[in-house]
Amino acid sequence: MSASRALLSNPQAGASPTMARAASRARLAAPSSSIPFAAPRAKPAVLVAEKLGEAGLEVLRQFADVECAYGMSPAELLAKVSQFDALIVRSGTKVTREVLEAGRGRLRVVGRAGVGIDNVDLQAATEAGCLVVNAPTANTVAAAEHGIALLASMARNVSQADAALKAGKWQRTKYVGVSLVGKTLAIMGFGKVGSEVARRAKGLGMHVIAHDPYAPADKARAIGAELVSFEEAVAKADFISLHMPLTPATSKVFNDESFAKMKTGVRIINVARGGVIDEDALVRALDSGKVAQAALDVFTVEPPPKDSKLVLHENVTVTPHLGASTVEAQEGVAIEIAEAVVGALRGELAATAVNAPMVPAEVLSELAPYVSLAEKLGRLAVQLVAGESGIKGVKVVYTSARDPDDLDTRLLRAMVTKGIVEPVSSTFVNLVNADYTAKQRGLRIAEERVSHDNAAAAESPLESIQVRLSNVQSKFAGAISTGGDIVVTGRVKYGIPHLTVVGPYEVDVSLEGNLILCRQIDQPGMIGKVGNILGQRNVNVSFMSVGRTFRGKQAIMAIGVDEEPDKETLEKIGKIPAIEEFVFLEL
Ligand SMILES: NC(=O)C1=CN([C@@H]2O[C@H](COP(=O)(O)OP(=O)(O)OC[C@H]3O[C@@H](n4cnc5c(N)ncnc54)[C@H](O)[C@@H]3O)[C@@H](O)[C@H]2O)C=CC1
Ligand SMILES: O=C(O)C(=O)COP(=O)(O)O
Repeated sequence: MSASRALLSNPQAGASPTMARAASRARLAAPSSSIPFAAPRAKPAVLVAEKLGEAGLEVLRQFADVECAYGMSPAELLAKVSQFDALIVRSGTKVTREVLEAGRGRLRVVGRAGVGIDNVDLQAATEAGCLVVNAPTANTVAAAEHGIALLASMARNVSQADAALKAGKWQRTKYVGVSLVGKTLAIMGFGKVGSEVARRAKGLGMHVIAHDPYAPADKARAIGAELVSFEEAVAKADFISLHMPLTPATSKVFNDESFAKMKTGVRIINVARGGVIDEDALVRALDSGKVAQAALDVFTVEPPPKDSKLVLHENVTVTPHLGASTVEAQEGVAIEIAEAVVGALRGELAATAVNAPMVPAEVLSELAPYVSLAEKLGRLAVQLVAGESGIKGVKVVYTSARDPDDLDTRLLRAMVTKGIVEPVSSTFVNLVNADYTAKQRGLRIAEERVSHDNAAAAESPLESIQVRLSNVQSKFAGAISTGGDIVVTGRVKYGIPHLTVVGPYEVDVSLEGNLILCRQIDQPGMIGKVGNILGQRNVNVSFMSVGRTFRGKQAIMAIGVDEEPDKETLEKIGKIPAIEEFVFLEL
């Protein structure tokens, strides 16, 4: 398995701790200088819980076993989810903490075939190391067009007049509408959909203002919309169109208080999320005439209750969450999400990841061997710890000739965490949950960058990575630096991670297979003695390196071994008279 796969994969899925360790070793043994797609053990399984376009299903089927189970009850979803590596939903399925817990150990990816991820418990997904990806662009135009459709049909009473005529009533005076041209439209949330609505509304001759605390003013200006405060937007508007996400900050922002600030006779369109409006307050505002009309595609509870006063209100136009429902958008969304989910299952970092850092493919490819080095140094360091003190302080020192802005250390930090946590716990760690896991375990991971002033070295992103564990005892005193920390340092040579420093000793051993560290009195014949014992037991030595502080004083021997020596062999090595201590470390 490649380094990129290690970032998101769950080596423990359905495996015993021993199997997980074996899988982990297999992964680490894979070449790390490129990011090939490792042959999957078996086809991953994907559960599609809501209607997805055929083109997307085709993309999924080429890579995975796909089960479409539309219209499942929450209980059915809970019962099924643990059999799948990925789950794809739209807005109709609640991916709760319970669902994510039920999927723990196998479920690696949740794909939201659309924009809004308010139906996915992101915190629970992050804690479970489950990547959430969405399809943020393919339905933008559809949602904007639906907003315009609702705006125009509301202004001209299209749905009410249609219903009346079909009921045999020809009511031309009752359904006199209002014009759009020259009216002020306030766009609340000037993101992808909001800005497309603005563009179209300008074409209808409307004066467009917008409120979005995070949108760049020049983007709005380029479209001919003016960014204003919330108060100004709601006070000046004849029409208000909602396009912000549902978050704790936007929940019920349209309430009695904000309706009171609006012009009497204002008209409201909502194709964002029902929850941004206090629906009872909207009914009151409609009844009082403060709000003349509303056009709603989304509701706090979907579907809304059959006797909902809001839905049945004669001044309200409703559609059943159809914003994204065009043939074109659904095809686009299906392909967008299928590609994101397949990529994520392959271990790539999806560009539409919602709960993980987005790392461009070229950066990932360049960092791949360092990602592997970071994890191995973490694994080595933790296996050197003794005693009950527990690890608290971890320092990762990156030496690089690159500008600090050119070095994304989030992956490396995550992999050091993975290396430290996985050998000593049943938690699997990946890029999604590394920081959360570290925090949970009380691990403080400090990072330091040391600049390396050799310009030629800027070719490679890093000169070395050092992992230091402070305030811990070690089972191998030779790994303790003069400052009292466990210290291991490594570098990448010819694409392969190497261990280059242990405590105060310089060594050079490739980090493949397993490692024996011995501390001995520096004297001739030591390499031969240890090599002989290993040879007699058929343990292949892949690398050997000796480092010492001063001639004739202590030295350490770092021996890379392909196989794990049995206990007897290790004891024999320990009994060589000049050997003061030794430790066997699994990579
Ligand atoms: N009805 C439907 O079928 C569809 C609904 N949507 C919904 O439309 C909304 C917007 O989608 P996109 O434009 O794609 O998202 P986006 O992320 O591109 O835009 C959202 C904008 O809201 C802004 N925002 C955040 N907090 C705000 C606040 N307190 N006040 C004002 N603005 C705030 C953000 O800065 C951002 O610019 C989402 O809620 C999405 O779920 C999207 C597609 C289809
Ligand atoms: O993309 C969004 O945010 C939407 O609201 C579309 O929802 P849907 O996929 O049609 O259930």
